[in-house]
Amino acid sequence: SEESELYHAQIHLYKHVYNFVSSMALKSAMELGIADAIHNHGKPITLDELASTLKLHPSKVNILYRFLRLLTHNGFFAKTTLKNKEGEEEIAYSLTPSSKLLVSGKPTCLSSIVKGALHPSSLDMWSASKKWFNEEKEQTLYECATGESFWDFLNKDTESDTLSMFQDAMASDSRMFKLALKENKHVFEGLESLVDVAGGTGGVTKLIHDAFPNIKCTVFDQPQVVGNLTGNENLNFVGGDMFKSIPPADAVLLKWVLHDWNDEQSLKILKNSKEAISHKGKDGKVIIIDISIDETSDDHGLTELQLDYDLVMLTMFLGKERTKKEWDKLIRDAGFSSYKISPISGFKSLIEVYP
Ligand SMILES: Oc1ccc2c(c1)OC[C@]1(O)c3cc4c(cc3O[C@H]21)OCO4
Repeated sequence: SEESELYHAQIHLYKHVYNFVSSMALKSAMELGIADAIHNHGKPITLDELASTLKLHPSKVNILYRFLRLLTHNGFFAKTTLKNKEGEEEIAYSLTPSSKLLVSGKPTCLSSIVKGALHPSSLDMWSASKKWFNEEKEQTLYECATGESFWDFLNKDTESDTLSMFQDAMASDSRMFKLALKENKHVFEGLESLVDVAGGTGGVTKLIHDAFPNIKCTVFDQPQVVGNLTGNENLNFVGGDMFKSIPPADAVLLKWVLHDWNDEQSLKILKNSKEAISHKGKDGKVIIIDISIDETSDDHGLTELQLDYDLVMLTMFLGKERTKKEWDKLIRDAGFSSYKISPISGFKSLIEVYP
């Protein structure tokens, strides 16, 4: 009926208005260390036990319950019932696969990307969106809101040290790459050298180096990022500008890099990458790990995440997430002859590009 369509539309609209509440509740759970408290408890934990482990004031117990109710509804915690000493039933909470990603100290811990991505620097800029849409200047929403690029903001050596927060976030995502590496050994077999472009503090490179100790790995990033990092005989850090030139290697790795940059900048990076592997003739390759939007996918949630990332890249970097067609055009425009796209660990793809 017309009324039910109206009410469903209202629920759909309000749900999206208040999506931020779910994000903020998740951020609070990460900040409070709820996942660690449950993990360290070793078994389902009651509300009172959790509140005292978190050292919350007694007046906050019911607030904690309300947060847990929403987070449980959203699949971050699971509710079970325990019999207490008096034989009464008590509700207890346990972890789910999603909240296990918030347990600190594990290689799968993604808390730092939750912290980084929900940092005010990513949120406050949205208050300038109307101004951004109505100005002629081509700049990111972030620049429109703050007057400086997000990269300049990250590289400012302030006490809040957002650069290390950003790098911790990238490193946490890279640790998940360890699983993907197992499934994609063939991509790295036979390589004698590899340069990890915009490799930051070397999270990924170290994983590749551990799995393939004979590959001479280079972490290439801005001087202020790699400046004081030291490697070993087969893992070294080189500072430079990927828009100028990339150190030569059999393979160039671009993990979560090209989506930060527009087509013109990405083309430049790919052309410099092609130059870096040119000594290897047909045996060289560029390995891109990034989102490839599959518009035919019926996984609504996955596509929504990919489109969310597209707007995050647009508003913060004037970057973009690319569809298969867009990857095809970019790779061909950069002068490569062929490529192969395969899905890798969750929402990204691995694109092997050949000269
Ligand atoms: O190439 C990438 C890959 C992921 C991310 C990037 C850029 O920036 C946006 C983001 O949401 C983000 C923003 C951040 C952050 C981490 C972080 O992770 C997310 O730490 C501070 O601000």
